Amino acid sequence: MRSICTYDEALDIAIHLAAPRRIIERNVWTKAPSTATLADDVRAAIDLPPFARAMMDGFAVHRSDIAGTQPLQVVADIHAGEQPKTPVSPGTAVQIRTGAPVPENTAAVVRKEWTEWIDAHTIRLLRPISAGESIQPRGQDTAQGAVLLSRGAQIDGQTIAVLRAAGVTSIPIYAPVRVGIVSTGSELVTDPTKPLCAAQVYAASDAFLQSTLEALGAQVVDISYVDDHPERIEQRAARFIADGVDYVLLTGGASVGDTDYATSVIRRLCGTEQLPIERVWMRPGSPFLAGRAGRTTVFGLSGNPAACFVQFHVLVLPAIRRSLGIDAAMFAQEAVLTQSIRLKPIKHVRFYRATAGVDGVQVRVEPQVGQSSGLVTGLACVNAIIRLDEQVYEAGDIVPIQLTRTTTGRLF
Ligand SMILES: Nc1nc2c(c(=O)[nH]1)N[C@H]1C(S)=C(S)[C@@H](COP(=O)(O)OP(=O)(O)OC[C@H]3O[C@@H](n4cnc5c(N)ncnc54)[C@H](O)[C@@H]3O)O[C@H]1N2
Ligand code: MOO
Repeated sequence: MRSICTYDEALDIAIHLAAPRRIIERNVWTKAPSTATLADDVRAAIDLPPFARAMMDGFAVHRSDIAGTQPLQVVADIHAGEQPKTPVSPGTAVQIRTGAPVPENTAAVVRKEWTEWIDAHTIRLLRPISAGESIQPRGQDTAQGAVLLSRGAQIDGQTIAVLRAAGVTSIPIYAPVRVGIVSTGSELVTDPTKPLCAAQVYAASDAFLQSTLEALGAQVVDISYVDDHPERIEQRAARFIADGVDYVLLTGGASVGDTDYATSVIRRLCGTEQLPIERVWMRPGSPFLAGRAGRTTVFGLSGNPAACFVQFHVLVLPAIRRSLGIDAAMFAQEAVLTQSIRLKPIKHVRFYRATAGVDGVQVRVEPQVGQSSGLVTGLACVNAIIRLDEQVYEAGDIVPIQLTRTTTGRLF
């Protein structure tokens, strides 16, 4: 007998089965991760900016000269990267470039457009300026020791720029999970130069898993293609487990046909008569399996690309996100439904593939016309999954959605 559970029960179990988080150090100067989650607070190593600097090309002037139009003798010239040697004093100015440290006693930097040369060594201000004008004080952005980024922050191009500017070298991140994919099906073709023979299809679901996982910062060790043969499927999955991967994702053969071997194979790998999840009251994607083989979490997904897509987002990704240090509630966003929906009275939760977008101040979500799990091409424009627990929905109703094309699955 197969154990069967509700989607919410399955979600809890899947998260519970998540491979444990590991923390590693990464040098943001040599091997900055393109995406990761910070495992601890990180503090600024320096004051930023590290010195008071000019924000405009122009002249550094003394407090006694900011209001006047009297001639000022230009006594020095500083470029970015140079340390000023001559302080400003009443009646003098120092020519300065954007980014250069301001000389001692500078009250303001007057941009060059607001000055004129009287002769080769003397300028005049064309208008009075305020104290502090065009000077960025030392430490205005952050002070040494201040928390720059908190635990849980996403590492990406923006945060790497922050870390580098503030002189941080090494950061603690949650280690990328390592995943092995076993794609099963005697009908699958992986060489696009070969025309399909009768009864064959091109393998696609495994590529969806690989690309999506890599975009999340996971490492896909390999995709192993194998025909519908129980020993060979088990052997391939066992190889990944022996290699110590965090997750094995097995696609295809998850259902109840006599050549669907995923259930028996995963039961054997996990050393159990019954897996914590063997079927879920959800559509698409009811044939879904989950277990733990040693330190590896094993998920069995449908081979159908659309069912595999939904299962991945609603059950696999929450577990993988947990391992990657991303704590994000599922279906926490809401959107306005653009069309009415009528569903059959069955106990399955329905997950509709959809396109969400911001329309004025509202997030609106449009379900795809075809929801059969045999349809693949619609995935090109799907960016959300709608959770449907009722039978009847009207256009304008508010429905829970899960975004599928952001790292965290959240809008903001
Ligand atoms: N008697 C029953 N039959 C089925 C049931 C059921 O409850 N009772 N469940 C149906 C549901 S729901 C689904 S979903 C599928 C699940 O199928 P499997 O997980 O066993 O997957 P396969 O049979 O291997 O493949 C399904 C479909 O997808 C194609 N496929 C497989 N792998 C790939 C791939 N990597 N890329 C692209 N396409 C792939 C495969 O050729 C099949 O057409 O079972 C129903 N049956
Ligand atoms: O998961 Mo199946 O695709 O519900 O039809």
